[in-house]
Amino acid sequence: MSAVAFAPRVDTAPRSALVLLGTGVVGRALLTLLGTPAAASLRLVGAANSRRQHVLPDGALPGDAVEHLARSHEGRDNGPLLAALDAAGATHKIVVDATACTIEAGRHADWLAAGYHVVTANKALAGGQLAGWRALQKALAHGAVYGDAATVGAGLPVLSTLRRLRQCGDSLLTLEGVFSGSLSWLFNQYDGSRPFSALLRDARRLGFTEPDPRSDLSGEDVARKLLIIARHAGFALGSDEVEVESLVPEALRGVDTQTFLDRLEELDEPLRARHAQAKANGKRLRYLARLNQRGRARVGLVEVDADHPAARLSGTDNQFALTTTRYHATPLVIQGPGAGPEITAQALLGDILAV
Ligand SMILES: NC(=O)C1=CN([C@@H]2O[C@H](COP(=O)(O)OP(=O)(O)OC[C@H]3O[C@@H](n4cnc5c(N)ncnc54)[C@H](O)[C@@H]3O)[C@@H](O)[C@H]2O)C=CC1
Ligand SMILES: N[C@@H](CC=O)C(=O)O
Repeated sequence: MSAVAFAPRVDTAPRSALVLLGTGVVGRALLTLLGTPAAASLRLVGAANSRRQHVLPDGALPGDAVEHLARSHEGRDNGPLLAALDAAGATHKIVVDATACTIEAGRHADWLAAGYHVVTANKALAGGQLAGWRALQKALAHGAVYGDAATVGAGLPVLSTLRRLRQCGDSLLTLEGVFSGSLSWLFNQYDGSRPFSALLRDARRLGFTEPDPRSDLSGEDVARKLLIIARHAGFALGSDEVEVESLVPEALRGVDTQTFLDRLEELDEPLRARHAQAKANGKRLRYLARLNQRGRARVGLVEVDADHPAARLSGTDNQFALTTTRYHATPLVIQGPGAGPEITAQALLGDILAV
């Protein structure tokens, strides 16, 4: 019997093709994960930062994307990146948004409606204006997937849990907790011995803060997360309906990011005084988010007792206490690290693989 030689089937079409917007701390951590066996079914076809982009040649390693980008002369235009997704012949085409850019977030709904899946760490659409949230819900009716795990708790299973509860007919009644990894880290450490500004510089260096740390200190980032959760739970809350306490002194609100970073010491005295007052009252400072049953939402700095659940957090821990119609005697609590490039990138990878 003669042997029949079968040529091995060379299947160059990946299951999923991706473009990555944002190669900051989260984007770079994702590029590292894309080089691991867990991501073998994925092909990165393009990457962009705020100024440049590059369509990657076939066979380029994800880990080399930043170098390709550094040598690229191509300015920003999403058209060629989407064209590269179309040309990859993949079953799934995915735009990964690891920026904090409101303009890119404003495009998510259009991409979904055009059949691209979107996986995002960027909260600006779902946690922004209510009209944006509604546009997103409408676009999702076209069937593309919106991977949003990284937008709340840096991937802690908050939104997935809430969706599951709602599917079972359960409803969120109240919500309370610590929704910011950087503010958790800062207030878990701050005891008055080191200036607050020095701790904030460390939090920024460790990749916990937003690109402009005022987004954290102003309460804006916490408010966005509260809005995302509340809207998933069926509360049609507008962004102006959250009462927000800002920790940014008035004089630092209107300046550019670099000037703010140069003047961080101006945060020290007001926070030293708040801390001393809390200590005199036998309390701890924690930045809490709260939503009550009537839909009243507030985020701000609160003096809590030493045995308050938020007083017992450590590191970047987030804590989400959900009281629902069925979890009503005691709340369902989801707790764990809530900021950091590696866990956030893992949340993005998990959503990419789920597509
Ligand atoms: N750092 C963390 O622990 C977490 C961050 N996130 C979110 O991840 C996103 C990224 O955060 P980081 O990596 O920490 O910020 P980063 O400042 O380190 O990186 C942002 C990147 O986006 C790029 N960029 C800005 N506008 C762009 C545009 N129009 N097109 C393409 N690229 C653009 C910048 O050039 C930069 O590469 C933010 O939305 C943040 O809220 C979410 C959960 C946790
Ligand atoms: N800057 C954010 C990062 C995650 O969203 C935070 O501190 O929680």
